Amino acid sequence: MDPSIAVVGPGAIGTTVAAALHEVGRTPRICGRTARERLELHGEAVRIAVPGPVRIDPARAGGAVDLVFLAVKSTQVEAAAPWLAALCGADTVVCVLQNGVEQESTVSPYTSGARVLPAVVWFPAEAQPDGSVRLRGEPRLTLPDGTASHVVLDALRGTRCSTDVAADFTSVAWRKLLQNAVAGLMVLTGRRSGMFARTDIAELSLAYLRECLAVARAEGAVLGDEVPHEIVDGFRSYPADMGTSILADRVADRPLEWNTRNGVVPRRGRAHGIPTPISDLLVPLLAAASDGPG
Ligand SMILES: NC(=O)C1=CN([C@@H]2O[C@H](COP(=O)(O)OP(=O)(O)OC[C@H]3O[C@@H](n4cnc5c(N)ncnc54)[C@H](OP(=O)(O)O)[C@@H]3O)[C@@H](O)[C@H]2O)C=CC1
Ligand SMILES: CC(C)(CO)C(=O)C(=O)O
Repeated sequence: MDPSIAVVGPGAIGTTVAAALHEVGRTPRICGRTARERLELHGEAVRIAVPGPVRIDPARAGGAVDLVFLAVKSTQVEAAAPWLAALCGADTVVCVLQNGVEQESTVSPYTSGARVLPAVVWFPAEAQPDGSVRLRGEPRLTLPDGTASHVVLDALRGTRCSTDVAADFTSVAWRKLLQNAVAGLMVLTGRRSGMFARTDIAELSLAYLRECLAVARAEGAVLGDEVPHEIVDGFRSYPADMGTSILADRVADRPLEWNTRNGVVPRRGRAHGIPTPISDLLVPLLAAASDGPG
C-alpha cells in the first residue's frame, strides 16, 4: 500500500516533490501558508499541475500521515510547527528538504517524537511571482542510510525525483553546505552564478571554501583538497543567470537562511578552535542583510 504523504511548504522544492509524487498517482496533501487552488511545476520538457487546494489551516490537516516532506525555509520551521503537530504520529517520518547540516536538531523539537530524516537537495528550482515553480535541473535527493530512509525511497520510487543513500551522509551534507556557503556571496553582490567567472571572486571563493572545509573536516566530513575547486568550477559551468534560493529571498526582502548556511561555519569553527576570519567578515553582513535593523 502506498504511504500517506504530506508536503509542508509548497514552494520551489516542495512543489517539485509534490509534482513528482502526483505524476505517479501518489498525490500528497499540500500544507502551506498561501491559499492556492493547485501547484504548477514547469521546466524543460516538464509541466505538471498538482490539484489542491493548498490547506492553510493546520486544524484541517486531516490527521497523521506516514511521511511528511518538510520544505519550508529553516527560518520558517517554528511557524510551521502546528503542521508538524497535526501530521506527526508515533510512526511518521519527517523528511527535511532543507539546506544545512542541523536539520535533526532544529526540527525534532516539533515532531512529538516522530523520526526526523535530513535530505540533501541537489536540484535548483525557482518560485515565480505567479506562484508556479521553474525547475532548472534534474530532481535528486541524497538520504542517510537507515531504516527511516526506506519510507522515502518507497514513496519516491519510480518518480522523476531520484534518490540515493549515502553511508557517509555527514560528508555529503557538508559538501553541499560548502556549495551553499559560497552561494551566499551572491547575496552580497546581488549577482548570479555568472559572477564566479571573475578571477577575484573565484579567488575569494576558494579562500572561503578552504576555511569552510577545515571546519567540515573537524565535524567529521571526509572531503578532499579538490572540493573547493570543484565547487567554484561548478558555479562557473552553470548558466550565468542561475541563482540560489538565498538570493531569491534577498531579492524579495525576506529573512535569509544565513545562520544555517553560513553562520554554522564560524559557530562550529569556534567549538573546534578553528579560526574563521573570512566567515567573521561575511556572516555579519549576511545577518544584517537578512534581519536589519535599518
Ligand atoms: N530552491 C532551490 O533551488 C533549493 C532550495 N533548497 C533548500 O530547500 C529549502 C526550501 O527552499 P525553497 O523551496 O527554495 O523555499 P520557498 O521559499 O520557495 O518555499 C517555502 C515554502 O514554505 C511555505 N511556508 C512558509 N511558512 C510556512 C508555514 N508556516 N506553513 C506552511 N508553509 C509555509 C512558503 O509559503 P509562501 O508561498 O507563503 O511563501 C513557501 O511555499 C530551503 O532550506 C532551501 O535552502 C535546497 C536546494 C535547492
Ligand atoms: C541551487 C542550489 C542547489 C545551489 O546553490 C541550492 O542549494 C540553493 O539554491 O539553495
